[in-house]
Amino acid sequence: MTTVAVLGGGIGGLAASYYLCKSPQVTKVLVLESSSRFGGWLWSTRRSDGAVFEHGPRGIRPAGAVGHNTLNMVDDLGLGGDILPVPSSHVASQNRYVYMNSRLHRMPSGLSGLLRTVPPFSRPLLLSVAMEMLVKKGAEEDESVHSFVSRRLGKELADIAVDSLCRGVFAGDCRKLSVRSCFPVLYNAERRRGSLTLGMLLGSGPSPAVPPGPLAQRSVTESWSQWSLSRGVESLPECIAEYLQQSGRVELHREAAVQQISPSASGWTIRLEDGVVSADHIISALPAKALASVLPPSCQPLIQLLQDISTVTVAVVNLEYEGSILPVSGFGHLLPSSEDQALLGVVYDSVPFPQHDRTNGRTTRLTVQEFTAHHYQRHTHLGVPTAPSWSRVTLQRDCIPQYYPGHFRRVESMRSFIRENNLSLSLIGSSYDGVSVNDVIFNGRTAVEQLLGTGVLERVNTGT
Ligand SMILES: Cc1cc2nc3c(=O)[nH]c(=O)nc-3n(C[C@H](O)[C@H](O)[C@H](O)COP(=O)(O)OP(=O)(O)OC[C@H]3O[C@@H](n4cnc5c(N)ncnc54)[C@H](O)[C@@H]3O)c2cc1C
Ligand SMILES: C=Cc1c2[nH]c(c1C)Cc1[nH]c(c(CCC(=O)O)c1C)Cc1[nH]c(c(C)c1CCC(=O)O)Cc1[nH]c(c(C)c1C=C)C2
Repeated sequence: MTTVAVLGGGIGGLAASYYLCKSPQVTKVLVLESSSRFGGWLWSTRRSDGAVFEHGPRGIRPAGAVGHNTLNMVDDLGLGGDILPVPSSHVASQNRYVYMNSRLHRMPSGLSGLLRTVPPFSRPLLLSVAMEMLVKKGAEEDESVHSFVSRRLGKELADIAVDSLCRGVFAGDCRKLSVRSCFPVLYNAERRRGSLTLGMLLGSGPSPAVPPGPLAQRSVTESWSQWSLSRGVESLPECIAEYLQQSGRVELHREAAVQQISPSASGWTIRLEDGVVSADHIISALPAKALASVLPPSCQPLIQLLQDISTVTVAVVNLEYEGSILPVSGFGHLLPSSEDQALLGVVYDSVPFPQHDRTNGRTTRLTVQEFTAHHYQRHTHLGVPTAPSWSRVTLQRDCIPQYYPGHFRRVESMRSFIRENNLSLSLIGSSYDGVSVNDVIFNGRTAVEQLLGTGVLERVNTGT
């Protein structure tokens, strides 16, 4: 293996380059990014008075193999000292709200939350959980998240909790999203244990083994629920780019939009605006539709499959208020689609990460996420009497891919086409195997390991 071209310099492309860089088998890595900066959706505004505002992800989960994998990378990059951990005992971890019937409801948590009837729900959640064990397995190979949860836990939980959750993670509609691709743990729990409750208690199948390094171990000991970085999450791609630059084997190109790729005798020819480059292998970390637009006509079946992956556009509205303006404390609130079609939720950024507030004087930072950027200031639902002292609206076009039922088959078909046509091409990034930062980093690593045939992750069964 000599030259690998990585298309796209979002966190997926940078993570893949980081893992490529660790292998002596790779002599050269070309990272081709169309915009003027690396990081893609990991995008932080840092004001000179110390305030930090996130326009993409704001907190990363430390748990599980994929969470440990990211923390191992953070440690290796020397960013451990910049970590801002949020322990699970913190109010931002304990309190999440849904806004329904014109008021905020704290989502039930802990045993007492399960035993009591907690509005907006009409019965104790423990009843739904206990009865779930008696529901027989579904027969379909995939279905919508809403249909799966209604069938197993009842319509009310699907309409309120799961509808909101899908808006808070995928900015999506649980009636259209695939349970198998969006919540594989739930899908596997039913497949393997016949029940979500038993799956939670006994484990729901194999999961990758990632030995936790010192930072990941610290996250377990201190029981973190999420983390950020002192200069915002964009520090992570910035630090990876610096690491790649220093390796001497990686060429990082900004403003290098890939226009066309064509298979050649020795690999690929890649056409850019100002020239042509060659590579033995391509790792595409582009959004699916962007990859579809640069593939040659000979790849038509793959192009069609890539074009079938929909995305959503989200408006992210960062607000800063003078003083403490929140009537409640917690992570934030979500709105089920029955309450508001356009507004998804509000994150109370100052609660988990007060370190990102302006250094002088008390302020409150909020982020409103919605499908449209209109009328945003009236929609915090928090009864804030004053106008924000600072705001910024960013329209994030096509930012979150939507995995609809049958997504796993489409992705399988793409990879079969690549194999059958002997294309030296790997597909990574949020379009295929998970949208979280952790998933995207982990899938970048898996693709590199598959390409180089080294260190293939050991599979262990978490079930007892
Ligand atoms: C508002 C928002 C909030 C989120 N919150 C969270 C969260 O709290 N936790 C979490 O884990 N995840 C969160 N996510 C999801 C996560 O941030 C993304 O799924 C992830 O960053 C996607 O990374 P990527 O590298 O696959 O794609 P991208 O970031 O889209 O990177 C793709 C790159 O390809 C480049 N590109 C496109 N076309 C070309 C071309 N022709 N040639 C060269 N380059 C090209 C783009 O400029 C871009 O830099 C959030 C996402 C958004 C939008
Ligand atoms: C309202 C819109 C959105 C908010 N965050 C996102 C959107 C679209 C994107 C997002 N949030 C999370 C992830 C990663 C999931 C993972 O597997 O790590 C992504 C892509 C984390 C998350 N945010 C909320 C929940 C319940 C989760 C799941 C994991 C966890 O428990 O941390 C809730 C939530 N998100 C938003 C709000 C306002 C909100 C409210 C409670 C914003």
